[in-house]
Amino acid sequence: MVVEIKKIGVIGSGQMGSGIAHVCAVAGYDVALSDISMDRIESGLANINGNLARQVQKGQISEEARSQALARISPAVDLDMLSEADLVIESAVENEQVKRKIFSQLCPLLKPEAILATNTSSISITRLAASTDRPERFIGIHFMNPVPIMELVELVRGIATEDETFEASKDFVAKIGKTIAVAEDFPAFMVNRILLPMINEAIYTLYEGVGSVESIDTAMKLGANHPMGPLQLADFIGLDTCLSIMQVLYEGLADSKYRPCPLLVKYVEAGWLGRKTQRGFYDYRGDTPVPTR
Ligand SMILES: CC(=O)CC(=O)SCCNC(=O)CCNC(=O)[C@H](O)C(C)(C)COP(=O)(O)OP(=O)(O)OC[C@H]1O[C@@H](n2cnc3c(N)ncnc32)[C@H](O)[C@@H]1OP(=O)(O)O
Ligand SMILES: NC(=O)C1=CN([C@@H]2O[C@H](COP(=O)(O)OP(=O)(O)OC[C@H]3O[C@@H](n4cnc5c(N)ncnc54)[C@H](OP(=O)(O)O)[C@@H]3O)[C@@H](O)[C@H]2O)C=CC1
Repeated sequence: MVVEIKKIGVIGSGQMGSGIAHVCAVAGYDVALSDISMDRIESGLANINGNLARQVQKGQISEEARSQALARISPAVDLDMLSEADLVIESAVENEQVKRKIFSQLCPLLKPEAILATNTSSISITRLAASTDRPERFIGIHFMNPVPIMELVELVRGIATEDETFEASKDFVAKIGKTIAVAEDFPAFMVNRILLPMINEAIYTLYEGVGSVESIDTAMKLGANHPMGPLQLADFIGLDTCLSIMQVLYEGLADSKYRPCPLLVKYVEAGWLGRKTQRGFYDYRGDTPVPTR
């Protein structure tokens, strides 16, 4: 049965979930935005409002489009408020047990034909799908950070994902103005399979004293024309997410080259997760970011 996607549910109103809700609402979809508490949802809505205002300021959208987009996003404090969704995109923390628990609570509430997608950075789509009542209608729709700016979406089929699900997801991604790259369902897919080992290597470069936080980021910004240095980017992504991705690569591909740098582990153990906790490789609590090492 081909699903016509009109209503979207987004689970997780963090940096990615709020970005996904943002682009869906601007594209004209009604969005139910869910998280574990209302204040989490409200901070996600505030993030969306700020980014929409930025787009108005840059002349990318009109003030009317901004207010219409905001009006299309409704807070969903209970998962049953997602029951009318045609597509639900899970974007909670990069932890397989958390994702599985969400799916077990959510699936009984969904329409039989609804598509369930995950924005996971790295975890097996096939394995996550097998934990749901709808492996045929389960797919990886992997956005890039920040969602309103980055054009790419990786589409990842699990072994059981049906063609109708893939086609409906492709149409949806086109409707929100993004470009797809299709990845096979192997650890961390394509972007993160390539990018995260580079970020991990930058952390090893710091850990081994080859460079400082600032010299490493300057080297890659000016030497390789990266828009952000790798350590700045790690803080932007979230050091917990970076560590989770490296652990998935290390366990999934069984190659020591993917072992997470001990310094990354230390930062996550300290709760220094980057921008989202105001401190990672840089301290963001002042006017300008200051290296923490
Ligand atoms: C981990 C995964 O699973 C997958 C991933 O996402 S991997 C990571 C992929 N993302 C990247 O590699 C990001 C690399 N960085 C960049 O592209 C750029 O630094 C950037 C687009 C984030 C910021 O652009 P910039 O020109 O360097 O800085 P800046 O001038 O502050 O921002 C430019 C515009 O981007 C937008 N922007 C910046 N940060 C943003 C954010 N956090 N959210 C939304 N929009 C943002 C704004 O529209 C901003 O416009 P303003 O000038 O009006 O502020
Ligand atoms: N960060 C990035 O650059 C990218 C991340 N991703 C993927 O997107 C997903 C989200 O990442 P990101 O937005 O960075 O993470 P964040 O930590 O910013 O947001 C995760 C959100 O999920 C919430 N959450 C935790 N448990 C639950 C639950 N049981 N039900 C609903 N919400 C829950 C968190 O609440 P609380 O904080 O209270 O735990 C938080 O609000 C991950 O799978 C990540 O791998 C994909 C592309 C890029």
